[in-house]
This record gives sequence, C-alpha cells and structure tokens, in this order.
Amino acid sequence: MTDPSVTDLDLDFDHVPESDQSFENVLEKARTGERLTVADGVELITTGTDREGIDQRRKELVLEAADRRRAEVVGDEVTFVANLNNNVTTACNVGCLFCNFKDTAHQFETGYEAEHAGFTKTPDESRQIVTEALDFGIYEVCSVSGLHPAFALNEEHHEILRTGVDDGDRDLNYKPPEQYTTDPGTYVEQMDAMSVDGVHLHSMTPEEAYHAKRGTDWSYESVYRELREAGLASAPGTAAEILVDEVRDVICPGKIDTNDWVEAMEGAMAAGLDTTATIMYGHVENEMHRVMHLKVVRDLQDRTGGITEFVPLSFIHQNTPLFEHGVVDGGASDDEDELMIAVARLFLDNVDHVQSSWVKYGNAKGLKLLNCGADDFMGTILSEEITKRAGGQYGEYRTFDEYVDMISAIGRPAVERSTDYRQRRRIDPDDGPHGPTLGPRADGSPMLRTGHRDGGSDSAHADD
Ligand SMILES: C[S@@+](CC[C@H](N)C(=O)[O-])C[C@H]1O[C@@H](n2cnc3c(N)ncnc32)[C@H](O)[C@@H]1O
Ligand SMILES: Nc1c(NC[C@H](O)[C@H](O)[C@H](O)CO)[nH]c(=O)[nH]c1=O
Ligand SMILES: N[C@@H](Cc1ccc(O)cc1)C(=O)O
Ligand code: SF4
Repeated sequence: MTDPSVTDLDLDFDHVPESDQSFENVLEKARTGERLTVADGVELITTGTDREGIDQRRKELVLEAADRRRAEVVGDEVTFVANLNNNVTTACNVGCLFCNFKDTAHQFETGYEAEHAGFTKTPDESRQIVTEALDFGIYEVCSVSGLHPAFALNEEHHEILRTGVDDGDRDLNYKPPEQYTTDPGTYVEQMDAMSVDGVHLHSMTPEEAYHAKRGTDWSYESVYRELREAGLASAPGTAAEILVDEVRDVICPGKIDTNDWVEAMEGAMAAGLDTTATIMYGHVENEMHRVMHLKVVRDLQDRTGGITEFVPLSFIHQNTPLFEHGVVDGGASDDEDELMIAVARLFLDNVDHVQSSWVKYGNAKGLKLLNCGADDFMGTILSEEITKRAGGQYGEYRTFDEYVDMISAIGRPAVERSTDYRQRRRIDPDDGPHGPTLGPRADGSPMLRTGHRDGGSDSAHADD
C-alpha cells in the first residue's frame, strides 16, 4: 500500500531558479572574487538560466574558476583526518523521507518479539569501541545517531520529560529507558564515555541538540556548554539538508526548521565549539534552493566565524522512502555534483575548506571534485552506517596508504590534519608505509585493514 503522506507531497515550490544576471558577467565577478548574490549563484550552478540543461563549456569555466579560488585560499594541499564513526543508536521516530538509517523505536521496546537490524549502544559499549580505535591511531570520533525516545540530556531532563509524559504531552517524543531493552544512557553520559584520552569528539547535530532540550526552556548554548564540559569538542552541521522550509516540509517535516537549525548552530559556537556545515542535495530541491541554502550558511558564518568546513552530501537514493515511493528517480548527476562543489567554493567566501566526501562520491569522482574547488578528502571513518543503509557502495574505510596513493596520483600534497585544521602534517609519499601521527596513541603505524574491528567486511575498493 502506498503511504498517503508520501503521495500527497507538494512539490510545487514557490522558489524556482531565476536570475536577471548574464552568465558572462557573473563568471567575471566570480573570477575576481567579488561577493556573489543568490541570483549570481543560480546563474553559475545552472550554467545560465537562459539555457535548458547544463552547458558543458560553461560548466568547465565555473569549475576552473572554483579550482583557482581554492588554490588562492588554501593552496594545493589535500587534507584528511584519522577518524572513527560511532553511531550510538538507529532508533528514531522523526521519519525523514531521505533516510534509511533509522529504525522505528517501538522495535527496541522490551516485549517486541520480531527480529530487527537496529542497534543501541550503552555508554560502556561506546567507550570500548573508541578505546579500541585509539590503538589504530585515530584522533577524531564522529558520532551521530537516531533520536532515541529514551535519550535525555541528563537526569534532570529525564525528570522534566517524565512529567511531560504524565501530562499526556505526546509531542515530546519521550519514553523512559525502562521501556527499552537497551538504555542508551544520557547524552552527557555518552559524551563522557566517548571522549577517551583526549580524542576529539565531533558530535551532537542541531537535531540532536534539539532532542537534548525538548520540553524545556533551555537555550542551545547552555545545552552545548554542558555537553562540552562532558567532553564534546565540536558539532557536525548536519540535519541541515536543505535550509529552505518549503523543501524541509517535504523531505523532513518532523525535523526542526531552518531558523531553529541556525539557532542551534549559533548556540554551539557561542558555547565555544567549532562546527561544520553541510547540504544534502540531489532529491526534490531545485538550484534556487541550493543557492538559498549557501546564503544561510554564509550569513551564519559572517556572524560567527566558527564553521571550519562545508560538506556537500550528495543524496544516496537507493533504499530511501523518497525513491521507493517514486518521488525521485535518482540522485544528483555528475554535472550537478561538480557544480555543487564549485559554486559552494565560489559563494562561501568566508568558509576556508570544502570537503569532497568519498563516502558519497567514491574514489574516482571524489578525486575529480578536488579539482573543482574542494580541498579536504574527509577521513578514514572506520564504519559507516548511514550511507551504507541508504544503498551507498563506496565502503567504510580508507587507510592512510590509500589516501596518500590517491592524492599523490592527482599531483597534490597529502596532508594529515586535526579536526579543526590547526595541526597539519605534510606526508612524504616516498616514506611509507603511512599512518596517523596526530592522535593520542598515533605513532605513525599504518592503520591496517585487517586490524580494524570490522575488518574484511568493508568494500573500500568497490568503486574502482
Ligand atoms: C542520519 S542523520 C543522524 C543524525 C541525526 N539523526 C540528525 O538527523 O541530525 C545525519 C545526516 O545524514 C544525512 N543523510 C541521511 N540519509 C542520507 C542519504 N540517503 N543520503 C545522503 N545523506 C543522508 C543527512 O544529511 C542527515 O542530516
Ligand atoms: N565525518 C564525516 C562523515 N561522517 C560520516 C557521517 O556521520 C555519516 O555516516 C554520513 O556521511 C551521513 O550522511 N561523513 C562525511 O561525509 N564527512 C565527514 O567529514
Ligand atoms: N552527514 C554526515 C556527514 C558529516 C558528518 C560530520 C561532519 O562534520 C560533516 C559531515 C553526518 O551524519 O554527520
Ligand atoms: S535523518 Fe536523523 S532525524 Fe531524520 S530519520 Fe534519519 S536518523 Fe532520524
């Protein structure tokens, strides 16, 4: 049976790609580094609103301008980090239509008999996973999770939420931990557990921060401060999707809106945390929405200065409700991916780094994008659930040797970096084997594929 909430989607958007600019004028503006307007960005990302489809010759001019800008802003180095992904739980009732990571939370309740593929880790289990990965030399833990109904910031928050539930308030998306087979602990306990031995903990998206303050009048800043005290070091600017509400209303009606996302990010930065920003594109949105999104990010960065990198995430469509219900028939094309990276580089004149995410693009395209405006090539990651569950094919792990080979093959210097880009080490390609050196236990030993706890199950070479 078709889900009526999916078939009734309103894709008749108010915002459509429009520009009163000429492509040549905007290209000249982009080349000289003048700040671009939304109309300018639309002209570039569409290769001219006066023509249908992508004009290949014009596209090359946009990519070339972005590649030059990248060289001016950050030089030729290509950076990456040694990181581990630890998703704490897949339990989530928010119901985003682009997501196949989540499992509806009732399946995690005690008494639910049927088998399911979801998981929840206790704080002790999270600590164990991080502790083991430290021995491989990682120095960043990236942790994003489903919004488990039993998650609360701390014990005080549990008390508030329990009362809310007694009042019959169903909007709180809360059920006490006793109702579940596995208790995820509180957010504070998870942060504390994952920040082992000075590892950099990158966690708590704006959506998760909202969940950690639901039902209270706490500010985002105070919530992020408490998480920071427990060990959090920076926050991922995911949950951004497309920062235009008419698109959010279609693909993630259960999520916080654009203003709330911005408020959460400001709160994180006011609490002293660095952040990243993302865009998840290539589904129902149009080019106008993509550039309006860039403007929201640029304005936020003008006010805060705390965004270290911008990460375009190309929609992985295969196993998602949007694709399965025929709302979209695929993801972004290669042209769209290239132009997204290039226009992000040209439009975001106040964000230094643009990431090419191999988990979304694979090795071959990921490398190409490093010549279209991107300068960062993500991280080793060790385990990737979100893209994999959506049907992504590009594996879960890259070793330092693979990184150095790939980056050297495009004639660029490979550089190991810390999450905040403040520490960097240029790697001599001839001096292998290569391994991380910036971590608490990183002594330069290679991160052997066989040594990884999921060893053998990844498919890092599937794309080449
Ligand atoms: C899966 S959520 C986990 C954290 C948290 N539940 C949240 O939404 O912020 C993290 C991000 O993964 C990205 N994501 C989810 N499904 C995806 C897909 N099919 N393709 C590309 N990115 C996806 C979205 O940008 C989303 O914000
Ligand atoms: N740290 C980065 C990740 N981490 C993986 C994500 O948490 C996630 O599994 C997936 O990407 C969701 O869309 N992914 C990146 O693309 N870039 C990172 O820097
Ligand atoms: N969307 C991803 C990817 C990502 C993670 C962390 C980042 O800082 C940037 C991008 C996430 O789940 O969070
Ligand atoms: S994107 Fe995040 S909030 Fe949305 S359904 Fe997936 S896990 Fe839940």
